[in-house]
Amino acid sequence: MNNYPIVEMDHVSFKYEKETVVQNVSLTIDQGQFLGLVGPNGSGKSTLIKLMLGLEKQTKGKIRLFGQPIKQFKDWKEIGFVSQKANSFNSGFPATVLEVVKAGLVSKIGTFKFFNKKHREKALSALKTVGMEGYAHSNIGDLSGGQQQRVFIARALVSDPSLLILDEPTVGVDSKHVTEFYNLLGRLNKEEGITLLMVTHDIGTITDHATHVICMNKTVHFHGASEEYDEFNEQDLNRLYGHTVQQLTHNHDHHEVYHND
Ligand SMILES: Nc1ncnc2c1ncn2[C@@H]1O[C@H](COP(=O)(O)OP(=O)(O)OP(=O)(O)O)[C@@H](O)[C@H]1O
Repeated sequence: MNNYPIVEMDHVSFKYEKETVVQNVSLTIDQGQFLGLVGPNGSGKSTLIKLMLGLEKQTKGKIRLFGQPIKQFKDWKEIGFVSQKANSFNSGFPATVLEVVKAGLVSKIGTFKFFNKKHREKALSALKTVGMEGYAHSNIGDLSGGQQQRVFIARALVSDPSLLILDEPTVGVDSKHVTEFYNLLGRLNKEEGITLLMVTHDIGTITDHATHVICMNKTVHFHGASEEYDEFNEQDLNRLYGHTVQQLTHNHDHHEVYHND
């Protein structure tokens, strides 16, 4: 792709009917970044992503993707998306892991074209990238939440996107496997050069993984490097989250404690 920023938002606002849920957001996502998008429940994170994906149209402001106004942007295979509800296949769902991953190629080859050997290899290679090649012929519903999540990432990777957007990808991942999961994302970012934007509620650990953090509550309250976010003090977070957030640091592990008072 070109050297333009991947996403540029310029004074973007959005309302569902009457209520403004995204207000005057200006931000830039540059190639190679791993961004964590944090904010309280209902603060507009998913809506901001829908705006970037062209699934909702901003009521004010401008959005550019890879340097092009979003209205003219056509190269959607450059953007992979793993949604919040991705890992919800029940056991018995009649699809193999390989079939689920190949479905990610539909935007590339068109709905009514057939998959060929090259597509199969591409899907297997994406499964290898996420460490799931041994499960290609397993039934998707028989996998754990964390394994399914890896498969959904593989599905988003088959079209070789430059940007991968993940909406709360650690939901449903067993806590024992969360670190492993973050390591996978780190590898995609550093070794595969994929820019990552990840919505998370994990405000304590995000800076261990992300290079940059965006903290929003309708509008952007912080956007900067992870090191700066660590200095974004407790009072700022309390103000944003509307309740007390204590960040406790034990060695390198951070834990959040919420008091609803
Ligand atoms: N389709 C919709 N129609 C009307 N209001 C909506 C719709 N989707 C979301 N909202 C409202 O917009 C606001 C922002 O929602 P959004 O899902 O973007 O927040 P979020 O930060 O992603 O929340 P969470 O962390 O809980 O997932 C909320 O008040 C929500 O109730």
